[in-house]
Amino acid sequence: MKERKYSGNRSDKKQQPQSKPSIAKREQADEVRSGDRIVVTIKRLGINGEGVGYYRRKAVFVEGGIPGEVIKAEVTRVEHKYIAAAIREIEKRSPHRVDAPCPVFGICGGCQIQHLSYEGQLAGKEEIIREAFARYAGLQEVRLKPMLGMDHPWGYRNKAQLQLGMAQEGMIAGLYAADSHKLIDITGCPIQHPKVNEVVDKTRNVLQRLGIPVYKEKGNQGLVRTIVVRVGFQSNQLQVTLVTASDKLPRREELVKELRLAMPVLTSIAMNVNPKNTSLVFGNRTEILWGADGIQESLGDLEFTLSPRAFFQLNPLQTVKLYESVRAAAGLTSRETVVDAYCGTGTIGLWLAPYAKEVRGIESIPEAVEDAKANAARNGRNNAAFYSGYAEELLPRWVKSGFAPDVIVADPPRTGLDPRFLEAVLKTKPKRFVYVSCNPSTLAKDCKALLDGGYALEWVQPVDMFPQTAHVETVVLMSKK
Ligand SMILES: C[S@@+](CC[C@H](N)C(=O)[O-])C[C@H]1O[C@@H](n2cnc3c(N)ncnc32)[C@H](O)[C@@H]1O
Repeated sequence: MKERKYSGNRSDKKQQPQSKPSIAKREQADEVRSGDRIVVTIKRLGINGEGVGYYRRKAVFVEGGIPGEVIKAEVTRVEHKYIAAAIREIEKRSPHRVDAPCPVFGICGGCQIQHLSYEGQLAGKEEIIREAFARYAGLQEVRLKPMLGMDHPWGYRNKAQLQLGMAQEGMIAGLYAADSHKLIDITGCPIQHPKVNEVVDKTRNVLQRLGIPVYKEKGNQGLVRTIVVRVGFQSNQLQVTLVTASDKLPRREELVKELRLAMPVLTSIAMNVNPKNTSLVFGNRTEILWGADGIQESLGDLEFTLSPRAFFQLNPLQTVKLYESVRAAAGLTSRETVVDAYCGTGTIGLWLAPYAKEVRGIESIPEAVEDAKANAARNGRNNAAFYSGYAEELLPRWVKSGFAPDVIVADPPRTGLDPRFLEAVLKTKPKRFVYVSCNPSTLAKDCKALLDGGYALEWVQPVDMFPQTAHVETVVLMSKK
């Protein structure tokens, strides 16, 4: 098995190498090289959850390092702008260092900061945001509200999407280790809803018992690639979807019968056929093998039917807090016209619609737009319309034809806002601009463009959507000066 990364589970002493380290008293020496030992004080968390310190003014990234710790580290890579180093001994240990509860923490790549107390995680993420605004927007001070965390930061994910593979112990369902093609069994994942874990486990057992083959990329053999399980937090409904390489599913009736017998709680059993070798999990064709087309889920008073491929936020409890922050930022009085840019299946727009005169959503994936329209109809949000297209093309076109929204909400992917979109925003100048971001760096850069364009930054509200991971989600309110 691949060597575990430093997880906080092991004693620091065990980390010490046998031979005496050449702790670099190289302050005077010219250069740091791979293999050197250096002492680093960790100042903050980096965007991938690593500890960041400095050695002779150069940033040092130490995986597993925690702010406040003093670490003897071995240099593993030296780049022009940074040094990567691995923990060899912790000289001063943070009181926030805890034992990571997951046995595959540091191997599976899903969580990056389980070795940090939850309090430490929230503080570390807030610091990432402060640092981004200072660095990319030139703001040394921002009105950063305390991060909205979870009371119980475990078992929050409503969906598992696990690759199937064969190992010595039999069939396993898991994730590939970071930067590797080794499949790590993650049955019992502590950030997954317990029912999702149970369904993954039992589905895998049934497949194994019936001898239904796992797909192997090599030689293009076998059948089942991925198990996808989703739970409705409010409805308790459960759906299992088998993603297969072909539609020739052997022992189909027996399989359905066995799955239902093993899990009477199931609401829906589906098969999605993906014959292509792509990084996309789902293929185009989905067949319901038994039960309902989708599961029911709700957010506040909004109700949704989630078909196997439909996008839905992964942490429903925190999504409500996120959307309420967006609503607070939008400051609606039912007279406003609102744009929900990068709207996905329209959930933010639908959340705001009862408080606005009109909502227009823009989304580049046509199926998501269809889902948004269906969600609007189902929930009687008659003042919300959704448009398929690129935000950087549609908004400029609308603005050119005289459309002037009062509020624009944007929730772009990690890459941030397209300059053409920003230009259209600055042309139409809505009273409020609400930015929902999953990447503090692009967020701060885009906010800088808005600051330069005549906006003031009112406040920043982080929401912890993915505890135990380095993911940082933020809502920012900018208002026209
Ligand atoms: C972070 S998600 C937003 C999800 C949604 N607001 C929600 O809360 O569920 C970003 C969305 O932007 C869409 N997208 C990516 N590039 C886009 C573009 N240039 N124009 C419009 N939508 C885009 C993606 O398909 C994705 O649905």
